[in-house]
Amino acid sequence: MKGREPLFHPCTPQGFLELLSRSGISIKGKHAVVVGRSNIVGLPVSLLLLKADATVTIVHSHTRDPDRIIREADIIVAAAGQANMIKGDWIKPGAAVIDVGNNFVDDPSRTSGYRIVGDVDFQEASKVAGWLTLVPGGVGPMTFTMLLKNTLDAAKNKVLQ
Ligand SMILES: NC(=O)C1=CN([C@@H]2O[C@H](COP(=O)(O)OP(=O)(O)OC[C@H]3O[C@@H](n4cnc5c(N)ncnc54)[C@H](OP(=O)(O)O)[C@@H]3O)[C@@H](O)[C@H]2O)C=CC1
Ligand SMILES: Nc1nc(=O)c2c([nH]1)NC[C@@H]1CN(c3ccc(C(=O)N[C@@H](CCC(=O)O)C(=O)O)cc3)C=[N+]21
Repeated sequence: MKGREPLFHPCTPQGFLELLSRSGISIKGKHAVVVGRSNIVGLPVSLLLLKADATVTIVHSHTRDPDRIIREADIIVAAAGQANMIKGDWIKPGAAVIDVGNNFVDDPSRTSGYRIVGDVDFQEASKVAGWLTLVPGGVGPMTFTMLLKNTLDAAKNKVLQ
């Protein structure tokens, strides 16, 4: 809510903000495009980016020409749950790309029979993006880290009451 600091931030959005800040990526004044508007990722991410003074565009399943909109972004947050949806030519050279997607795709070469990929085509995006999170090994572990941080903060608040 404007002007109010929540007691806890949602884990995934907070995790990706942590990734950005520790990587020295500024948000203020940047054009951020968030792909997805769910209550647990897209929407809270968009509000946190807005609070950090980004100009935010939200892409969803009814958005026309999503590639044209995403191509204008300085910061892309992919949270659509669509495997490899965002291609290299959808990304402005040098843009920061945060891939929240965790999609299970068949992979007969693996004993498990599947592998996890993000919403961004990593092979193509890695040639264009200035900064790109891994899947697995990116936002996911940050989500758990923020969950642990929220738990610790809750315990501290209890003790200090
Ligand atoms: N790494 C992590 O910590 C986390 C990862 N995830 C992953 O993030 C992804 C998204 O999760 P979640 O938000 O719960 O998913 P939801 O399915 O709840 O929301 C998906 C959103 O993406 C939009 N969307 C779907 N397809 C398209 C498309 N082709 N073009 C544009 N927008 C599209 C939907 O639009 P519409 O609103 O119109 O339906 C919806 O807003 C999943 O892969 C999930 O596994 C989720 C939470 C944490
Ligand atoms: N209120 C709410 N909050 C959530 O944060 C939430 C939710 N609901 N519903 C389900 C999604 C999904 N989600 C993931 C968290 C971590 C990984 C994760 O750590 N993935 C590993 C790969 C997983 C593996 O290797 O098995 C990674 O990206 O490195 C994935 C998915 C949180 N979610």
